Amino acid sequence: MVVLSRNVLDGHFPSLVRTCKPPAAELEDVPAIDLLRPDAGALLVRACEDRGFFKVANHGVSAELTARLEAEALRFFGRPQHEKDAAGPADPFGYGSKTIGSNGDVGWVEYLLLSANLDVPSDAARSALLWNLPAFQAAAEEYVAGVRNVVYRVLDLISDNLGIEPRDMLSSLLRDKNNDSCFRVNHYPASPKPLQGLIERRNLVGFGEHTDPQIISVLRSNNTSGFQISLRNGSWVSIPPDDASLFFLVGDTFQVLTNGRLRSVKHRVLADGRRSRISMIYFGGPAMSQKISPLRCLMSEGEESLYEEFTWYKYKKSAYRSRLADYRLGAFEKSKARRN
Ligand SMILES: C=C1C[C@]23C[C@@]1(O)CC[C@H]2[C@@]12CC[C@H](O)[C@@](C)(C(=O)O1)[C@H]2[C@@H]3C(=O)O
Ligand SMILES: O=C(O)CCC(=O)C(=O)O
Ligand SMILES: [Fe+2]
Repeated sequence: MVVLSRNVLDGHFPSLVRTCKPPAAELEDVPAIDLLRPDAGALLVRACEDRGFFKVANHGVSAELTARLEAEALRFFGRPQHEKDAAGPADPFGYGSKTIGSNGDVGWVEYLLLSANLDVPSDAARSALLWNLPAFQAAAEEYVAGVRNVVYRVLDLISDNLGIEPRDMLSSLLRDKNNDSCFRVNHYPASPKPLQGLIERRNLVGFGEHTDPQIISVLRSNNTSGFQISLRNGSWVSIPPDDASLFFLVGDTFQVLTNGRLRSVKHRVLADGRRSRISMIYFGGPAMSQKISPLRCLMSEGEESLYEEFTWYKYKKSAYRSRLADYRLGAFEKSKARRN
């Protein structure tokens, strides 16, 4: 992290320290789904409908690989600030610290944001500096490949249960050789000792509330709390950490593909200033040219499309002009008069 000068604190702390109380309750019944159960598809769909969120244990991504990637990431984040800054700024790929996106959002976080599709030459080139960290690159590539396979299985099971044909219609959006998936490693450092007295536990904004624009996101973190989701009634709940599971989040694009049957989940991280947190997230995005609109096979007769058709390029561009907490799908909703 940057050395904390008074300026940095004056500039960032008013918006980082939350005043909300009491702390969010823990969600006791996080849907935990075993993909080998015969009713896994039905459970996945129910979890996506109810919460836009679930976790998968026994997913097959090796714990040793995950630990190796986490160790490599921590090794990077432990480097002197000027070395980390040389891998930045995150525009969007690269190293970033305290600023998220380019529209004024800040958080108590530093991160690496990379393309997860090195077959797209321009993205590969922009991520090159980072992928050049050989041990990190090897672990990250292997990890992303493993997570992707779990994502394909999950999407195919969801498709079976929703009656989407062919069953790989969703997963093929992410298998596309031009897919725009990315990978992020977030590090929420423990706050410096002198500040701990000033900051109330769990009231430091690590990553402000937002939905993910892509189809689906897969998050894994170490055993430090701080991740929260917003339930459909608008209340925030803390998700108990579970470093052996993969947490899945429905993104905005999935919401559109299902014409709102599944809804993207709002989430945030309120960092625990006393313990550092590290998370790694795969964001499954389609190809830039992919047209996004509700899947016909999911719409009942006479059902109207709630959204204007857009390409992923157009949605992403609009998303990257927005602030984290903005409701990004609003600009693509059809007015009642224009639905068909
Ligand atoms: C403030 C922003 C950061 C973000 C781009 C945006 O303008 C709005 C969406 C943000 C988000 C959230 C999910 C992912 O972490 C991310 C990489 C993405 O695709 O959309 C981030 C963007 C970012 O950090 O650049
Ligand atoms: O770091 C986390 O646990 C969540 C971060 C997140 O939501 C994101 O990077 O989009
Ligand atoms: Fe997110």
